Amino acid sequence: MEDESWTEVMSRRSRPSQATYVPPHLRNTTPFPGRRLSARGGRAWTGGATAPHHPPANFYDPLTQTRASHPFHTVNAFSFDSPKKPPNAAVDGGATGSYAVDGGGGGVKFDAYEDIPVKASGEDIPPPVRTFEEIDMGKALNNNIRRCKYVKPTPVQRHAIPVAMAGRDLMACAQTGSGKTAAFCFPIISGLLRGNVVGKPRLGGARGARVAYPLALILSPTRELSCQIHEEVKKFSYQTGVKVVVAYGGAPISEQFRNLERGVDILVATPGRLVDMIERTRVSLSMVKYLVLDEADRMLDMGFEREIRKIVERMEMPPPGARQTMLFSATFPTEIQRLASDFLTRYIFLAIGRVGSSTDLIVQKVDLIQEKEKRSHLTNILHEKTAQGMQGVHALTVVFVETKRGADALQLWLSKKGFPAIAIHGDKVQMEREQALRSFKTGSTPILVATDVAARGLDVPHITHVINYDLPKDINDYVHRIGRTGRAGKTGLATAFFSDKNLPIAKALAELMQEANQEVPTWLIEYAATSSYGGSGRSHRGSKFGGHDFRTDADTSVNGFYTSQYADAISISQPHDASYGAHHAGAVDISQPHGAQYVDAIAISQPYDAHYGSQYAGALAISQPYDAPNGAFSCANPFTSSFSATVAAEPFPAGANGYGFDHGSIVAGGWD
Ligand SMILES: Nc1ncnc2c1ncn2[C@@H]1O[C@H](COP(=O)(O)OP(=O)(O)OP(=O)(O)O)[C@@H](O)[C@H]1O
Repeated sequence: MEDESWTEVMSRRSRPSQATYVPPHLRNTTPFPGRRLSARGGRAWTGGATAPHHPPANFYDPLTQTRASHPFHTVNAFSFDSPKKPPNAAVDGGATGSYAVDGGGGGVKFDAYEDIPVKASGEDIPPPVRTFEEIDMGKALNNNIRRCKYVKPTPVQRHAIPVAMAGRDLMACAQTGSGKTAAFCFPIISGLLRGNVVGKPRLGGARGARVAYPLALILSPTRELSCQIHEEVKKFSYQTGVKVVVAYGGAPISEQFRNLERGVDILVATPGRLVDMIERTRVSLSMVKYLVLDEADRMLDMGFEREIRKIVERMEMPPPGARQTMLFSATFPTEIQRLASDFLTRYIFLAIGRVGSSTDLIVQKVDLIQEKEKRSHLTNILHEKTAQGMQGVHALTVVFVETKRGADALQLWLSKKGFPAIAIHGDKVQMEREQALRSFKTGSTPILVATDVAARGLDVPHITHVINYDLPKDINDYVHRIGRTGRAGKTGLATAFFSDKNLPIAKALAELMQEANQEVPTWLIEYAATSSYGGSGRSHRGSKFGGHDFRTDADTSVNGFYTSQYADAISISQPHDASYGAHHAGAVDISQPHGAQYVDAIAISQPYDAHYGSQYAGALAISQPYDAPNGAFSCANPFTSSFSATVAAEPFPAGANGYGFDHGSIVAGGWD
């Protein structure tokens, strides 16, 4: 099958009877009453994802680099007969429990995932499975899956596990809380066991230096997430002999070295600490067969790309093809996909769920509120929850704020008002962060005030409510933040406080809500209409499918509507009807009539009515003349230059002046 997507395959095999996906919480209710924002044709999903099931035809063993028709020749016979409990088993019901068990926080809806839209693209896509039993992952792992009470695979597991077991590279985009961790852990553990290589010390190095050689590397952006993945992998590999080690910054490195010396098959790490360990020649990546980037888009965004490239491309890591690479996230902006494709070979792209994968299990609300009213509004909401008996360990609330200082201040204020709260942010030392999470999880302080450090991946049972006290600037961050609730089939509530400051995200937010069949307030629709900027990170293609495979884009070279992303050197004259200009023009970007995003060096002459102005121009943006509604964000400007010649004001009427200016003061006179 050449470059064919499951969507296409499925629509040929059985046309979905449903034309439009209805989220579980809205089924059998009055249809969504909100206005539609725009006519957007043809949603790119099947409406019924149940693909024909066949066991994977053959299995690829990355360790032996061979394919075997009989996939699993068990060499390590591990059994669960031991009375010893697996780590965490039956402790955190919500975190480890099955869909059949409602740990609180709303009804568990296993069926919620049944008809989730699924799209797969790439060559020779291994078909999905319906049950774990269909995939021979080995007795030991199967036992552990049962122990974790995973009765049935979630859609991302149904689709991703066969792909990974077939040895294929993978980019998978699936909703928050839908089981991505197991989707990459199971094939790795199974593959390692199949290769009969686990648990063996692989230490080398000259003059007594002990270098550890992990076989699998799982990278994640935060310490907390790394710890959580570590716990999950330990659970899944209980009594298999697989050795799992975690390495993250902020904790003593010597202890982590000691753990590595005891042997490591799977290393879970944050990028910074890993680079440190490699540079100290205590870890070598030369034997890595499996590489996972969890929260891959975050890992590859502006902040992490350099470190990731270093790890993946320059630190002895086997090249694509010699290793198997898997990227997972709930959001995959096109520009990040492009970056990521450097790391992959002949990969399969999976999109499970729509719209940057904001899950339909989350009811989203937006309240229009002035900055100064936010505190009292928050306490009103919290009082209301208490009055409804929603409190304690079964009704945890996360409140997201913009800054670390803001987190501390709000936490203090809430505590004074009688709402036990704890803050978590990047300025806290690791021990404080761990302690904060513990106190939150156990319900001692059922309100967690957090910055984006807690936005991704954290799987805390019983978070029933996420409040975006300060909305993020990037809609993808919003998707991840609200995804702390509505996990593993449970429902959740997300409330956003929307103030004037949030105008730039209005359009993206309204679209996201609308596509998730949420009620969009009229005022937000009106704001959205005046804010031409869609919020960074949104796909700018017509399709808002949560994970649109950028390889399926039409010709992006000349005169196209979606022309030139990542023109590494020069991008000249995107013609007048180029709606979405250039993203990430590496060096110079000239005459984009409709704007350049992320121009690293110079953006010149965005003439007339440039709706999307130039964002993040590393150095200069010249001549955004006349009525550019959102003018120049974060870029210099000749006439009224500001912000140390990197962030500037718009020359003429500016629609969203001020956006992006909160990281520094505006300095007058760069060019004068
Ligand atoms: N097949 C399954 N059956 C029952 N529970 C499951 C299954 N798969 C995963 N879970 C549970 O669902 C929860 C969410 O899983 P996980 O943390 O892997 O989600 P995720 O997709 O990685 O979310 P995020 O995008 O926020 O990182 C976890 O508590 C996990 O134990």
